[in-house]
Amino acid sequence: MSEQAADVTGVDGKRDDDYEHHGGFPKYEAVTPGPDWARFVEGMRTLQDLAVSVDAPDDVVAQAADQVEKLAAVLTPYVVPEGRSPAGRTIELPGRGSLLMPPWHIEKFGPDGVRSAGEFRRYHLGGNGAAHGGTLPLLFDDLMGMIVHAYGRPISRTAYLHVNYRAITPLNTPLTVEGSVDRVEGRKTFITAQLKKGDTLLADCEALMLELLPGQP
Ligand SMILES: CCCCCCCC(=O)SCCNC(=O)CCNC(=O)[C@H](O)C(C)(C)COP(=O)(O)OP(=O)(O)OC[C@H]1O[C@@H](n2cnc3c(N)ncnc32)[C@H](O)[C@@H]1OP(=O)(O)O
Repeated sequence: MSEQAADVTGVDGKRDDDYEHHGGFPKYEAVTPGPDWARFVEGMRTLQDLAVSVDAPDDVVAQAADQVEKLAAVLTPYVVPEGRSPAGRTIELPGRGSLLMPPWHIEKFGPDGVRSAGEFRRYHLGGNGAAHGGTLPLLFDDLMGMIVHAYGRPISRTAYLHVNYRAITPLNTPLTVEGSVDRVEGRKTFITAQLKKGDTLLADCEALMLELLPGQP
């Protein structure tokens, strides 16, 4: 596995060295894992979709449970501390290779904003064919983290995230989410973002990201 430093150049061209100065906050670096990582993650996503959508006979469920337990036993010896797994650090993969994140691709990443595109899948179903309402704040919150970083701000945490649901968010449909920094006031970064299907607004979001003080977790 090769490691490379993520681009942490700020808007003013200075490096965001504050990243180093928050005791205990792990440093995340982009990685390019071996070719099977993408296959593994996509296979796990398919399993997640299936786990929430099948109604199989008992013997089939028993067989699946046996195999899942065997797979867990294979992987358990390789658990590493936060920030060391390729999950969440593989920039070129959907959701950066993390199962927690919806499988979306970053299309634009810079001080003027971040955009990503993708689809919600069966795993993200809320009801009546729509994405679960809780998946949208997840998508927005992750975007906010990327926007604050792309803007060159120091490590910040979400103080609030206000989501307006404007229209039903469909599954298995290409969507985009895009946002940018509106203004900075001291430690506060105010950001807005929109989730769209084509030109149709599905949801919009306003967030306050607060720069962490030294020692804040
Ligand atoms: C690797 C990169 C990781 C990126 C993270 C991605 C984003 C995330 O999902 S983070 C996880 C979700 N967020 C959290 O868990 C945060 C939990 N909360 C906290 O840790 C703290 O409340 C924290 C750090 C946000 C603020 O605490 P603290 O530093 O004590 O701030 P505090 O002094 O109360 O407030 C500072 C200012 O912000 C304002 N403020 C704080 N919270 C809010 C709020 N919810 N709404 C409005 N204003 C607020 C205060 O009024 C104050 O304003 P002013 O200076 O004008 O008086």
